[in-house]
Amino acid sequence: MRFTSTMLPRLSTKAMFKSKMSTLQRGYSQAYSKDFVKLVEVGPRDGLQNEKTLVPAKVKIELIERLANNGLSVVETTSFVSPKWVPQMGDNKEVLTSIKKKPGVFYPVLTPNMKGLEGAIAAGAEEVALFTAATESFNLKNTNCSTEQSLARAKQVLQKALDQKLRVRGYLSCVLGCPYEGPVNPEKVAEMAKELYDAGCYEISLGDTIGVGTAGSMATMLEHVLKVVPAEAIAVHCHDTYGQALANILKALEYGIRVVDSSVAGLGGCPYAPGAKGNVATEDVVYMLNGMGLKTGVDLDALVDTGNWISEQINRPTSSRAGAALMVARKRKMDLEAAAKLESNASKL
Ligand SMILES: CC(C)(COP(=O)([O-])OP(=O)([O-])OC[C@H]1O[C@@H](n2cnc3c(N)ncnc32)[C@H](O)[C@@H]1OP(=O)([O-])[O-])[C@@H](O)C(=O)NCCC(=O)NCCSC(=O)C[C@@](C)(O)CC(=O)[O-]
Repeated sequence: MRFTSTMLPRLSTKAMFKSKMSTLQRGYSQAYSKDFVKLVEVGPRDGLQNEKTLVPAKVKIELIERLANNGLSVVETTSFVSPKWVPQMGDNKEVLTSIKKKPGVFYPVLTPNMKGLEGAIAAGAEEVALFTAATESFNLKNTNCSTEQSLARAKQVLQKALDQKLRVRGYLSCVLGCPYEGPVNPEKVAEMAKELYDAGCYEISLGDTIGVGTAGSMATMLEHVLKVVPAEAIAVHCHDTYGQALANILKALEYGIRVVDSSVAGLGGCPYAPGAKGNVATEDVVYMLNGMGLKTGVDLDALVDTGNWISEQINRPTSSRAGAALMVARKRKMDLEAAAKLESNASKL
């Protein structure tokens, strides 16, 4: 069955949202289209930040370049956070200044505060991502400040970034559950998403940081958020701890969301969200979207190679179900072709 716009619930349009900012100022990268899903690849940052063994910068650089060559139009590159808090991202400057940037591809970096923003600008960042969470405890654990302080800090960074003509994305974590506080009120999520949107973020990524959400809780949360922020400005960021990520993304698509964060090979987890598994694997999302007739611009075969390559580099099996299955199918096809060739050569003798 193909996915058609008539299957979507009635959507609010951008025109319904009174905003001081034009679409251009917010930096939308392409016209919102029902048939195209923009994937934000977060593997090099969200994926690798949790790795205990330091991954060499040259591996990160190759990973980012491969992902851009595979057709990903947004590759989150690194984060300018404190290296005392997240040592794995301590090579942020080297990584961001060394990658060969592909025209048309965006390379956002995470910036928690002014120091991070200044570092990112000095290293040539053109897009930054701010982050805050819907719960007090997660903000305290992740960024050492209250929710109020976190929002105030984010707005300060955002203003300076906009003054410097940078594109600014906003992350809101724990939208479907918090590792420290449990269930999260969807009204609080909507209120905070609106604050980030009104402040000037061109896109708000709603993070199910610990992957506890279900299609039901995703629907309830989106019902609240979409009353105050247009679907065009919302992304979903689903971790796969409970194996619900694809179902939750499918639900978000039904609500008109067309931006999905994902991580090649399903890498990752947040260091301040104990037990959280990686993001949904990019290969799995592309496989699902291909099957629904939705376009992503990503070459799935090439992406599977990248997923396989990075898994070898960090010495762990891929967490992508589609990636693993496609590797098996590929090997089986090669074995069959080799056997057929042998048989044909033998028959010529
Ligand atoms: C926000 C802070 C810095 C506050 O941390 P703090 O300790 O309160 O910061 P501070 O301002 O008191 O500074 C302490 C020291 O850190 C330095 N410092 C301060 N800032 C920076 C910086 N930007 N870059 C480099 N160094 C920095 C600063 O210079 C000082 O150095 P010292 O004088 O002790 O030598 C800290 O809590 C932090 O870095 N937190 C980041 C944690 C993190 O990266 N978490 C993972 C990303 S969020 C995530 O993964 C979720 C997401 C986005 O994927 C979505 C989802 O899944 O929900």
